[in-house]
Amino acid sequence: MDQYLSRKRTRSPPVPACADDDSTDMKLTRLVSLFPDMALDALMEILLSSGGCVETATTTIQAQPDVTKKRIAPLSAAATAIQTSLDAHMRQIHTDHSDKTPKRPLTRRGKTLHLYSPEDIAAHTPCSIIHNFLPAEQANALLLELLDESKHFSRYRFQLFDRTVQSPHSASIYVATPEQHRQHTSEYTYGGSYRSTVRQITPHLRAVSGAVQRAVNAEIQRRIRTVYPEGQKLKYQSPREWVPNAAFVNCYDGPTEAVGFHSDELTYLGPRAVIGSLSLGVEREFRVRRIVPTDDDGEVEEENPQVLPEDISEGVVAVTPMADKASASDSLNKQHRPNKRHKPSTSSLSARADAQGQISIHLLHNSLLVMHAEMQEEWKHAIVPAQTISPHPLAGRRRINVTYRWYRDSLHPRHTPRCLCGAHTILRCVQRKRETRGRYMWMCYAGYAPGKKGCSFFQWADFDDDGEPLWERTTVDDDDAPWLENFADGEGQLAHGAQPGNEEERSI
Ligand SMILES: O=C(O)CCC(=O)C(=O)O
Ligand SMILES: [Fe+2]
Repeated sequence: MDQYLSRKRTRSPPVPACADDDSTDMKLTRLVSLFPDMALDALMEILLSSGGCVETATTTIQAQPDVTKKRIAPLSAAATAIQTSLDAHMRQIHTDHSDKTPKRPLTRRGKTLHLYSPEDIAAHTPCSIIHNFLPAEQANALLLELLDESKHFSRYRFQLFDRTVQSPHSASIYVATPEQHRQHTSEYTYGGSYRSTVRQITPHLRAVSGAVQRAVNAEIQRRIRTVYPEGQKLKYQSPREWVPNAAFVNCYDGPTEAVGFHSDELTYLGPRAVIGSLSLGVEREFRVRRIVPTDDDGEVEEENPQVLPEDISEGVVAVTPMADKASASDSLNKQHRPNKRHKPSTSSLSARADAQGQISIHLLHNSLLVMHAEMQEEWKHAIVPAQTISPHPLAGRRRINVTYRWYRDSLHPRHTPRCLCGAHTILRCVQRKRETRGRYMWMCYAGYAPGKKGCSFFQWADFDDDGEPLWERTTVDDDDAPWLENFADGEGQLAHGAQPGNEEERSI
């Protein structure tokens, strides 16, 4: 905690003190996370006498020679949406991946538990967080660079039943070289489409990637040591060093821009992917919720990895063409059912969505969130629309997010299966259906591209314990084509400012 406070004091961006319009609950929650041993009513009193300013209240408390050490009063029913340090719970409740199963869930149906301290986040979610990650000047320089870049970003378009919809925020993919740019617009597909908004890595993005790489690898090792059973990496998790070679940069302009609940596409990341996610600008809420298994016949998902506000994405489901006893060798699976999508009632989805409640992590400017290896298979995440935001001095209403990713060479699109339409398939994990939960599959996703119909292609995907695909390596013509390059290596060949243009989104 001391470390958190002192780093925060020295490195925070120049946010005008007391200028935020957070609710009192939120301010109180921040104070509780900073001073977990103080009584709630004492904190409230100090907050009020500090004119509602968290910074002033913090200084006042720190100046007290002997902080009152009363037990925290139980939160009132009206305050169920706030929850801070969980030290008291942690004596009774253990994390998922230990041999000790939680005795009772921390979250409850329909409730959102707000976590602030890195310790609580690591203990109760599949993520870890580092606040004040970069030196303040470097974070600000990256933010300014990406705000400028964001004028080139686009909104993804995809098919939702009979409508073509757009993601409610804009984004671009960043890669290291012109050759990778070519590949990313003509070989890699995302949610059934080629992406046209692919850009060359910028100087600050590249400069920061080394620090991200070191921090993410350290967090992975810490997670393995402290959380995973017997201190071993998870099955299918790569034992190799995590090396970022692609990044998605997202821009959320204003409180209503968002990303609906989703899991990230695993196609090029492989099983048990780890993602380093850097937040800049306006603070927003990142929600996570555990995927609840079902005995339903189909694998029902609020599925589309594209980005939708919650109210829409909750309605997106795919019934995947699951074949109960299919094996990886069923390359054209004879047992699959037609690839159909249907729209379930909103009430059934929200009931399921909230079966275990949600956890909210507040992503402050200059925080690095690591989504660990259990995240994409077992949890869903979202950036929820905000009622209000506190403007950031450099970014105004905008939030920039960079997700650094490690694309595996072995999952380059030249190797991944093609479907009956000739399109690249996507890799997904069965998340809900109890019997096959945790199994991976390749499937056609072309039906999500506007104006295209998908086919019913489905094939189980098998991996070795380190997450490398188990398939017969076929000779391919372009085997000598360059692989994705680590961001931290080399300078690329395209001068910054000479970005390829943004063509219209192309679909397959
Ligand atoms: O903006 C964020 O923090 C999350 C973005 C995200 O989930 C994604 O790009 O897949
Ligand atoms: Fe995501």
